Amino acid sequence: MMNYRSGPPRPDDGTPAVRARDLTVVRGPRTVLHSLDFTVPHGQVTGLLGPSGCGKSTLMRAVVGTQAKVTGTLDVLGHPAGHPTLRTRIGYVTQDPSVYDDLTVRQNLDYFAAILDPGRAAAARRHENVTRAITDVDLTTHTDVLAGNLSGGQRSRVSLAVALLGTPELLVLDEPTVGLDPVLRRDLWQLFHTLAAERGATLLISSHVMDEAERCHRLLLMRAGEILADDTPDALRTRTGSETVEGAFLHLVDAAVAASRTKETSR
Ligand SMILES: Nc1ncnc2c1ncn2[C@@H]1O[C@H](COP(=O)(O)OP(=O)(O)OP(=O)(O)O)[C@@H](O)[C@H]1O
Repeated sequence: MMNYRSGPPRPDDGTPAVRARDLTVVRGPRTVLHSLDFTVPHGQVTGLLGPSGCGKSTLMRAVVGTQAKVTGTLDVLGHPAGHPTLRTRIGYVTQDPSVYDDLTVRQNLDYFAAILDPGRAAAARRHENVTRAITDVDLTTHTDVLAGNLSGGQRSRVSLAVALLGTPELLVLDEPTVGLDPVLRRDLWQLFHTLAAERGATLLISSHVMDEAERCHRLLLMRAGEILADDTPDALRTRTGSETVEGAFLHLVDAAVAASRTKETSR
């Protein structure tokens, strides 16, 4: 079992980085998030776990402010989600890497760095930030390789490096380890914990791989547009009498199914 220390003391007053109350999202004809209440604490790694289609990406899009038809209250770093001042404070990596195939790794990062921090006076700082981001994601040996010639996992790491450029306070990462080999997955999880512990970043990371849950400080377990649990891995295992988070998740799913059956039969 891994035990991670959470980040350094934060200047905040205990207000969570993200606070959702009655968060509801409608996509097309369907309500895909059903009146969710949850928080994401500062300076920690929070995992958003659940099966494919349960609403993880939709929830993340709501947090970063790119999702339409969101109702309820959703506060992010002290502002309503989508507030313009949040743009430079949040790093968001989608499931599809957003990189230019005809540019090298460094050129991709130089391009995004110039948008974030423009002007000739910032050139040295940009260079430093780009080099740091490339090192963070372990792509120093591929700096001059065209993104189009990288593997899927390497391209996702370029996307992650772009998100790290502005040293964001909140990183929202949608399945960042999908398709990566075990060594890279381990290294990336170490990076996530370093970002939380040493830079005080808050990370919200989705995954449908339950063993990744064990690597998080806190977990939001989702199923069918609902939050089944918002707790630490230890508390979840203890509460459900399970040895693994996967066992705890299955226990909670069974309990939720049984509760909805009881509700239906008593109607
Ligand atoms: N444009 C749309 N219209 C209607 N329903 C949609 C639309 N887009 C997504 N959905 C539905 O919303 C639900 C949540 O989708 P979402 O992409 O958030 O799930 P997810 O948990 O991130 O899945 P995955 O792990 O496969 O990426 C899914 O059941 C999906 O079918």
